[in-house]
Amino acid sequence: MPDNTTTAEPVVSEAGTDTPRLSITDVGRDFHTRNGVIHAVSGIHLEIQRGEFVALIGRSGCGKTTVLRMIGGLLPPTGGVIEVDSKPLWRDGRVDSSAVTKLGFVFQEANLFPWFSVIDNIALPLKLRGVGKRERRTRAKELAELVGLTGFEGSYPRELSGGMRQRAAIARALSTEPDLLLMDEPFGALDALTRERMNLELQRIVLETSSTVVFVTHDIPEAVFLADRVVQMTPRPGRINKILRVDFAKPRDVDLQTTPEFNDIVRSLRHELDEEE
Ligand SMILES: Nc1ncnc2c1ncn2[C@@H]1O[C@H](COP(=O)(O)OP(=O)(O)OP(=O)(O)O)[C@@H](O)[C@H]1O
Repeated sequence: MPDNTTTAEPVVSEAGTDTPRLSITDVGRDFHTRNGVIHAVSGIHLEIQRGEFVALIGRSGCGKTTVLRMIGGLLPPTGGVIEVDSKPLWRDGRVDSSAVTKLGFVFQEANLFPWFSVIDNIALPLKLRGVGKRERRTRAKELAELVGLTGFEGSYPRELSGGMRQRAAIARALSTEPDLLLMDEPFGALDALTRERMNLELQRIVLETSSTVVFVTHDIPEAVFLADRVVQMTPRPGRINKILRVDFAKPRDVDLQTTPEFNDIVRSLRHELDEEE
């Protein structure tokens, strides 16, 4: 079992002098509500390297989505600095739009446009950027193939299964070749078997595209299966409690999940979460 568990200290770049893809320094977020101020997250330090897959886990309400939304340019932090490729993402509460174009988002619901076909949904971000029709269709077809939707390019979202819709959403997020793929419980609404298949698909896609991923999940085995590092958060306010490196070679096979080494890691993370109660 990996032993390089760390506490919530700033994480030193693993690659030494490499510029981290994402750097989060002392980031916090408060919400002012009718019942007072909620310190949703506080003192978050995290560096993520190119090609790294980081999973965020923790109890409901510990601030996972808040962190992801701040990284994704959807919610300004109330303190601290977030940098994408060494450039501040936020300045005076405003997001740097050039940095946001490097980000790709996948949510729990695929959020496809029902009146667009699969290919048009995948190509939409390219259309919004003014990419010509021929080029964006060629790229969208390649992405449909990458996510295993060849033959369904002309289908509409209502004609797809939940897993297929999520694959289309992943393809759409990849269409702009994001530097950072941000995924918020992307498989949370899927049944266990489909989820397992999607984990394998995602692993393959991420390896093929060398994507850097921040992945929020409630599912500890899913986090351990996919991630290079699992970041465990605790609530009130949301903080990073522990960062665990997962050293299993990639690509990982589903059988890994039956090994004692895998289950030791899952158990130790589960134990940490139980201790919070
Ligand atoms: N817009 C908002 N206004 C007020 N409070 C908010 C807002 N967004 C989040 N919060 C609060 O911030 C805290 C963290 O919420 P967040 O959604 O980030 O947690 P989470 O870990 O993603 O939860 P879950 O796993 O249930 O999705 C919670 O206490 C939540 O109530």
